[in-house]
Amino acid sequence: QSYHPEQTVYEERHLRYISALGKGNFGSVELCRYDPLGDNTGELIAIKRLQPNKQGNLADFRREIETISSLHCDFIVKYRGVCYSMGRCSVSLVMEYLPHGSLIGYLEKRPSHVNHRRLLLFASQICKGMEYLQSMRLIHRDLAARNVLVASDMLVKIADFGLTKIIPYDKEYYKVSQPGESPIFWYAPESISESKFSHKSDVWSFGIVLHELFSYCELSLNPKKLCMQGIGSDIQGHCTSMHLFNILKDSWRLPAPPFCPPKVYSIMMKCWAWESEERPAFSSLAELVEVTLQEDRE
Ligand SMILES: CCc1cc(O)ccc1-c1ccc2c(C(=O)Nc3ccc(C)nc3)n[nH]c2c1
Repeated sequence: QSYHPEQTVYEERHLRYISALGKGNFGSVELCRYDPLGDNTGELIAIKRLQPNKQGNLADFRREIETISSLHCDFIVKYRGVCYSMGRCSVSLVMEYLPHGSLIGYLEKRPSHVNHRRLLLFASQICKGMEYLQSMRLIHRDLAARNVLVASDMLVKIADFGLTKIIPYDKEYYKVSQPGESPIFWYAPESISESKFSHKSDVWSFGIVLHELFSYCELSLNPKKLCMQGIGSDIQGHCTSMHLFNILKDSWRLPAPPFCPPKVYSIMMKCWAWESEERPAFSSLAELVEVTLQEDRE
């Protein structure tokens, strides 16, 4: 452990590029070794480069960095610092490197010991991380298994706060102007139809993550595929979000994953209540999951 574990400024010249990580949802994230001694003993870090040309991004990026540097929770990926590369007059975000990657890759490989108890442990850790975000008046807006990283066989952490927004003090929700390319299959109905996001829309997304967990992130059971089946393939890709909103309004929900305990499916269904007020808060969700975990022990 280096003398400055919470080092906040990394010098570009000591960064050794190793490989590209999590293309897509994390923007362009690289695995690097920060090796000031030049003897390969430096720490591994995950670094997210900002596309220097898009100016608007710079403000958003600075806000992302500001938000993340204020988060201190065992179930949220740790901020390490920033790296200014003068040559490219751009700033990069440095985060702790989690060696097992996202839940998707980890569960697909399904180490044999990942049983329902372990899935419930991960679910309760995600709940606690989200409870912490809520206490900071933050909504994640992109909670999905692809954005949950595995630190060890016993610990997962919430990642990618690129879309995270701070709820204004006088409001219970955040309305985005440009929905952009949105992961609608993880969205609550009010997020699909009105781009309204709140802690309760994060709760809906948590229900989807619980479904992904108990589906072991199998591609054939992924939310997008199951929703498209629910909608029916006769729409030729016209306005998928409207069709998704309508079947949800008609009480269609993702089917229970194979071998999913009824108690776990009932927790998912609570997260998928049409009215956001009827969805449980993350604090009570954490208890619900703990109770189910205890019962699983008996
Ligand atoms: C810096 C981008 C970012 C921004 C933010 O706001 C929050 C978290 C992250 C982030 C994103 C990805 C990772 C990773 C990883 O992707 N690890 C891995 C390990 C192994 C494999 C196969 N794949 C992958 N580790 N720490 C990470 C932090």
